[in-house]
Amino acid sequence: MSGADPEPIHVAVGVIRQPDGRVLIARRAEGSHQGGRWEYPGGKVEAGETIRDALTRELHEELGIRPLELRPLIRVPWRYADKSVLLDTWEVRRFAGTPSGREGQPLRWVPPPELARYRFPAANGPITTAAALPETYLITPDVPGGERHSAFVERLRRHMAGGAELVQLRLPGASATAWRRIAADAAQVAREQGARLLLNGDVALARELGTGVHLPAAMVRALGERPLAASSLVGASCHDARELDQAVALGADFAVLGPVRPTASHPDATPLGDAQFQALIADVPIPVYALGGLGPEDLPQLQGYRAQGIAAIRGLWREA
Ligand SMILES: Nc1nc2c([nH]c(=O)n2[C@@H]2O[C@H](COP(=O)(O)OP(=O)(O)OP(=O)(O)O)[C@@H](O)[C@H]2O)c(=O)[nH]1
Ligand SMILES: [Mg+2]
Repeated sequence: MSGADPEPIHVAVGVIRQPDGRVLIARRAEGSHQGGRWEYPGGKVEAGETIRDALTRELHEELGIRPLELRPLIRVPWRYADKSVLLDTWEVRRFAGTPSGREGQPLRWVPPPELARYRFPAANGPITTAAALPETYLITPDVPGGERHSAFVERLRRHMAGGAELVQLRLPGASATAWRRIAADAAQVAREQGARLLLNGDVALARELGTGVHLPAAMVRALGERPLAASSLVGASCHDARELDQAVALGADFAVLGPVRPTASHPDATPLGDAQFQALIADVPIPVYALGGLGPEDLPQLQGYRAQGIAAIRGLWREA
């Protein structure tokens, strides 16, 4: 017997969204593989089909809808005891028709933060994370010299009230005292606004305040294992394939890869360029944000490469 794995079964999977952000899930028939669990609709790619063809056919067969706008979201390889699958997952942002369970399967439209409450097959973790994370990741600039901390926190509140759902607090110029104070205030504001806050590089304070943590690449290497429970977000900064592997091995929820393009804040760093960014993330089984010289206008292009979205300081932070 050869020890080599058989070719994985290629599966086209759809994260189907309403304009309000809710995501469609269906319950797998009892008796099928992973029966009784919830799934994102889709099915096996047949010989000669592209993923788009397969997803279009499956969504018609299972739900009676036709996808109109698709983008690649994440590819998750997984080995079950009885088979290996590759879940090639696409986000469906627009579709024609009204979904109905044409095979008798129950359907539900679920707000993204509630997806984690449902029991999915073991392979689905990264899909659920990708479905629940926003497409922008705001990284704060340092507090400008002379600005009061309260004014900075107020600006942060306005960003969160204006839709910044995922924010990394990064203040390389702050004293230890200022860092603690601002982090505590920012955590409070994030709770009030329903945003998720990650503290750059400070696991102990993240535990104390109940926030997430964003790990610089050197910390990912040094830690070796996930520092927070599954209920708190762990992000990881990466610059190359090795660091992406380390972030995945650590169990990070998502990675940030860059710099993709030249950026004023790191003028000495050599940008990866779009083609290399795309190649590097092609088989990374966690969501990856693109960082470096990017703003909201770049989102469609980067998402076409399978990025979760963009991370930025200047591109997303407004001084006014
Ligand atoms: N559609 C779908 N399949 C998933 C998910 N997660 C997951 O592990 N799978 C696995 O992917 C494999 C193929 O999916 P499927 O059973 O939907 O295939 P299909 O629609 O072509 O069904 P069929 O075999 O009855 O024709 C199954 O082994 C299933 O357990 C998911 O979220 N959605
Ligand atoms: Mg199916």
